[in-house]
Amino acid sequence: MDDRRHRDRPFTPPGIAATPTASARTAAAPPAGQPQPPSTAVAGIMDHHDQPMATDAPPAPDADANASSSAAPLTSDLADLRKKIDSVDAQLVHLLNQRATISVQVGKVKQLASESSGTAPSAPSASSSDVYVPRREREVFEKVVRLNHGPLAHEAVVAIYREIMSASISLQQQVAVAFLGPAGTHTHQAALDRFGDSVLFVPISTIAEVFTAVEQGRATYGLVPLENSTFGSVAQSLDRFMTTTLQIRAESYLPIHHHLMSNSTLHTIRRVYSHPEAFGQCQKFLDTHLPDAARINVASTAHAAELAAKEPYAAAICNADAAGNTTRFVVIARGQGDATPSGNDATLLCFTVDHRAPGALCDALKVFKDCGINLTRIDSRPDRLRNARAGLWHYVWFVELEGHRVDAKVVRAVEGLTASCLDVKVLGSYPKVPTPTPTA
Ligand SMILES: O=C(O)C(=O)C[C@]1(C(=O)O)C=C[C@@H](O)C=C1
Repeated sequence: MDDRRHRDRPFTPPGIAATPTASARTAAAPPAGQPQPPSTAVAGIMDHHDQPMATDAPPAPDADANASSSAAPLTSDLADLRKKIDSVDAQLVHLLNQRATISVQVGKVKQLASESSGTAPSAPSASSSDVYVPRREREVFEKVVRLNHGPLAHEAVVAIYREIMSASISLQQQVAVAFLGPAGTHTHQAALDRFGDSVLFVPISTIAEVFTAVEQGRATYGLVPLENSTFGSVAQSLDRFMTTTLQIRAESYLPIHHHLMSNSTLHTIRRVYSHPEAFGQCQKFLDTHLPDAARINVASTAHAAELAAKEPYAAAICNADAAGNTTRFVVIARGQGDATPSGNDATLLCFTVDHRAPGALCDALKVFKDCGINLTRIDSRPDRLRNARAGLWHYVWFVELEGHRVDAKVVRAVEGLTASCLDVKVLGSYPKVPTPTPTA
């Protein structure tokens, strides 16, 4: 039995918790042949047709819908029911365009605000980056889930709103999102889940180049993987964060499930193509089932699939839609964006300490303790620039903390770190997405 339709169970929309995968969305559809309950959601729309905006009040009962709940729709004439759908559709399109018109006005207000603050270079620009407001999207998702009294599943309402806001973004500004291509990679899936279908997606061949595309203004946003629940940090992303001026605007989790795909049978496979991250995540499987096959790193799992499809005795580890382990992605953009805390934010920063001073790292970490800040993640990468210049072994420390960069205690901590470290860089503050809970 599909329990997704249970309206009262807790549900957290994308941008709030785990993004539903394509398979989750498919599963949200009611089982074939199941009788449809009366449509209170539609009744709400019909009743509120002439009102400018929905409120949190539950929709007023619709006489027609109530009638159909006592007399089963099965006895109604199909043509009549379709006429009703046509009428609701007309109202929906009208309301959607009302919403879109307001969104265009929101876009103009943002444009004026960025012009008056002198931060409006040519598009796609730091100002166009502000078109996407993850904090506000979270509010909208939470609101529509609260308003939803079924029979639509919360996941269905959220998916519809993802697309409504995607269209809304693209009406305000032409937005290009760079991701690790080609199409079909996990990053592409994560980008679609984050931004919806109406924005322009730009496939890029390496993670480092995704940063470059956004830095150079060829894309408004980039989406890069930060860490995987099995394989840990994504080194290419952390290394690029050391040098970039871009800021993190949002985070996003994508359940990952890898497939081994080949034209040959398992025991004849001699070469396996994949992205290094996918190899890392599937190490145990390969060691057990294909210990002698050569593992060949390529730029993306989608490219691996293309190569393996053409070659005998070759296989690829690539993307599939089902849920498995989880990769966390972050959205990067020029400028700091939304400076309003959502009330539940995280901040990523990096710093370098003088490793020759005893207790230097300890002193740096104590700053957070003294400011009452909880750390949720710590990682390090070799500081290649400093090591080349000043000798080995300097490390860049990446610390993620609970709080927003404008919070007084975070400001104090950054000041404290700046006084004691060689370098400090705040990489961005973004609304926190609760870690998805395992489904099995
Ligand atoms: O509220 C805003 O700032 C908007 O631009 C409107 C809107 C929306 O359609 O609701 C669109 C895009 C943003 O990412 C968030 C919300």
